[in-house]
Parts: sequence; structure tokens; C-alpha cells
Amino acid sequence: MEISLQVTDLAASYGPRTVFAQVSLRVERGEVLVVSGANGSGKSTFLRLLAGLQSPTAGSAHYHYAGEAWEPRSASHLIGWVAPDLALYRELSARENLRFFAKVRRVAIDDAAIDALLDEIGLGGRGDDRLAAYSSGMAHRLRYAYALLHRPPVLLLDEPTVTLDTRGAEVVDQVIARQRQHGIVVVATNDPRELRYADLLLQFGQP
Ligand SMILES: Nc1ncnc2c1ncn2[C@@H]1O[C@H](COP(=O)(O)OP(=O)(O)OP(=O)(O)O)[C@@H](O)[C@H]1O
Repeated sequence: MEISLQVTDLAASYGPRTVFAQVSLRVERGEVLVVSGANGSGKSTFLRLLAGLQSPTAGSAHYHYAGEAWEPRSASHLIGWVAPDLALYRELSARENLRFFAKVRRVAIDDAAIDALLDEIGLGGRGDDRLAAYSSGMAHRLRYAYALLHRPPVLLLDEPTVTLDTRGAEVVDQVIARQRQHGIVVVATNDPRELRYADLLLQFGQP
């Protein structure tokens, strides 16, 4: 299925402070856009606009999928979102967290598919442990399973490898490589090692 992202003259402000303005770009299926810049330069804000979690001050972003144009705020079925502040339920197991989020997303997923997802992110065999017993890196891996539940054509990754060890970073490499085969990825990062993912680079200036 075709998927692309068109951003036109996008701007974001908080009160009188403009974070960025006049950002225009296009991301096609199979491409990774990396958004780079200093702390406070607007990377997370840009990603939140693409996720439809907040509205731009000017300009627009649209996904084109299956012959239709979708604004981010009505495109949650197209988007998988990973960010360090994405809350998971500590009192539930990994499997229960995924079942809960699948229900919220109205995705039908059975135990075998959950096991496959947990294997994919290197948490095979740990699905019945409560999140309270997970390390921060393990919890961050689980955010990838959450993002991939509905196999979305768009993955938005804010600080993708924060708290992850070498093996966790390899899992992210694999997730991005697989996503390239059928969709698009946008990565927000200030880790120079993650520039290697970029087919396209959006560089924000000093805040
Ligand atoms: N909810 C908010 N209200 C007011 N200002 C905000 C809000 N969120 C972000 N900002 C401001 O917008 C600017 C960009 O913030 P943003 O979080 O997008 O930057 P970032 O590049 O992701 O930073 P970091 O690398 O630290 O994650 C900063 O000056 C920040 O203080």
C-alpha cells in the first residue's frame, strides 16, 4: 500500500515563542526522516504535530494512504508512536498491557501474535512478568511492541534508543529496517549515532 507524508509550511509556537516555521518536506514509502537538533530546538514538538497530539500554528501535515489524505489527528490507525514518556501500566504484565492497548485500538490480537511481537523486541519469555519488575530499558522495548500492535505504515520514534543497551539498539535497527520495507519512519534524536538512519535530515537550530 502506498504511504507518504507531506509537510507544507508547518510552524509551531508556544505563546509568543516560535519554535519553528516554514518547514516543508515529503517522506515517501521506504524512507526514514531524522529530525535532529539541540535540546529544546523543537524535535518532540514536530513529532507531536505529526502524531496529531497537538495542532500547528500554521501550515499542514498530511498522510496519503490508500488513495486518501489524512490529517494526523484522524490518522491514529496509520501511526505507531514511541516516546520515553509513553505511560505503561506497572501493575500489569507485558502481555496484559498489550492486550489492554489492543482493546483500546480495537485490534484483534491473540496470544500467539503477542508472543511473536514480544520475541521481535527481545522480550520473549518475559511476557507474564509485571512491568514493575521490568528495567527502564525493558519497558522502553515494550513501547515498540505497543507501537507495532496494529502494524502501522507510519512509525514516529522520539529518542528511539534512550535507556536501551546494545542489544536493545539492535532491536530498534531491526524494527526500522522492517518498517522501511512497507512504510515510513520519522526519528527525533540528538544522538549523532542515529543520523545513520537518515534518508532525509531535518536539522533544527538552537532554541
Ligand atoms: N507544552 C509546552 N508549553 C510551552 N513550551 C513548550 C511546551 N513544550 C515544549 N515547549 C518549548 O518548545 C521548545 C521546543 O521543545 P521540544 O520539547 O519540542 O524540543 P526538543 O528538541 O524535543 O528537546 P529535547 O532534545 O530536550 O527533547 C522548547 O523551548 C520548550 O521549552
